Amino acid sequence: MAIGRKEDLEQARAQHLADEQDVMVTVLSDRQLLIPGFVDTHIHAPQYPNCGLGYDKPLLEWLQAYTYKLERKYRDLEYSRKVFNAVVRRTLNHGTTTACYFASLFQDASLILVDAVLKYGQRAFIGKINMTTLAPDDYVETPEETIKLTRKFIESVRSKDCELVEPIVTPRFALSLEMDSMIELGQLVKEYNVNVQTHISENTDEVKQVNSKYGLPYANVYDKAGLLTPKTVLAHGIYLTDEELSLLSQRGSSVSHCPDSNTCLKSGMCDVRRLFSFGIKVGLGTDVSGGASPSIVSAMRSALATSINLSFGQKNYKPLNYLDVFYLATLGGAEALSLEHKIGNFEVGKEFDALIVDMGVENGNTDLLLDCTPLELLQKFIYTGDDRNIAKVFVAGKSVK
Ligand SMILES: Nc1nc2[nH]cnc2c(=O)[nH]1
Ligand SMILES: [Zn+2]
Repeated sequence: MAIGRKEDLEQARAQHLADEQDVMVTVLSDRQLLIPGFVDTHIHAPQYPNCGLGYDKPLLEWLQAYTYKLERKYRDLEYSRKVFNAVVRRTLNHGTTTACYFASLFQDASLILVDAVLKYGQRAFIGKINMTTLAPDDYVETPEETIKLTRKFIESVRSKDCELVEPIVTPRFALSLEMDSMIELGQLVKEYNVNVQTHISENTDEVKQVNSKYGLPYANVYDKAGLLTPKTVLAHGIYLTDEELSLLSQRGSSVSHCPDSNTCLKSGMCDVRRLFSFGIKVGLGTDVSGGASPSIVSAMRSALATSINLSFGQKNYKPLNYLDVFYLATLGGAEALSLEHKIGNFEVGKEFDALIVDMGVENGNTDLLLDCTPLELLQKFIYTGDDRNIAKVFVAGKSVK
């Protein structure tokens, strides 16, 4: 990628692009913007059919009443294909150029998600879930299976030799596994040098149960297993103590802030300013279907709302603004997934994951009745826009919408 001034375009073409026959030049209108693609640092592909359903129960009851029931269906590979194609199409349409997916407990269904992502050209981390306990008998693996199948899944994804898709180790949360299994997963993480994703401190009942199961603070449970690395992303992190945040900061692990989910499941409000004060990397997650929307624009708006609501209870608290949440949605997400050397902004040398945003579309959600500066267009997009305003999506330079 290269960047420069419009006046220098002809000269740059002559210098750099002389041999290329198929160069396309796009001149943006004064209602359009070119922005980095969005990064969804936490989304459950199999839960997509449940978006908008089941928000009458808190996390642990919601898992049992709605979530595991739906996730069990992915033994059916036809259904898997139908849902996963829809998830990838829908998230790309909303401008998610990189997604960090919880796939299925089942290996075959998880590989179908890999195929869908490859087919539509999204950048992704994809993890086969590890879960040996606290779910129905026909929806858990044995400790032996969970390790064996994870190793197999990592090797299957790596054998596809595709730059855009990486496997990720995915222990569901500390209540889904015993310590021995988590330690073995920690060893796999080292052996294959893979990223890790899981949940942490999302709900007060969950935190209590983890503390009593392990006799340790939540973050220390994962640390004991070797699962807190600089390539670990932890969803939620609402109730982490100062000591736990210091530990995450020391380990270089990051947090996926999922404000839509935290509201839908009435989990609580995560204080992103507090995470920043500990030097923790933060990105945004939709947490579909804990969150009802697959849109990172929706996550940005909810992150603003959560931060403003937190400010009402604290003197001199500076709530996040639209530029802060734009950072979380792009470079913050890239940092949270340890992809900042490749994506997140338009630094020369990075890959071209980008969106053309058009605030003047005919069939949009709003009317543009003022002349706007580019920053005002961005502000309007974040507060009033949606997928109808995303005219084009590029991943690694290839047009995918
Ligand atoms: N939001 C959310 N939290 C979890 N904790 C364990 N599993 C889940 C899940 O599927 N969604
Ligand atoms: Zn989640």
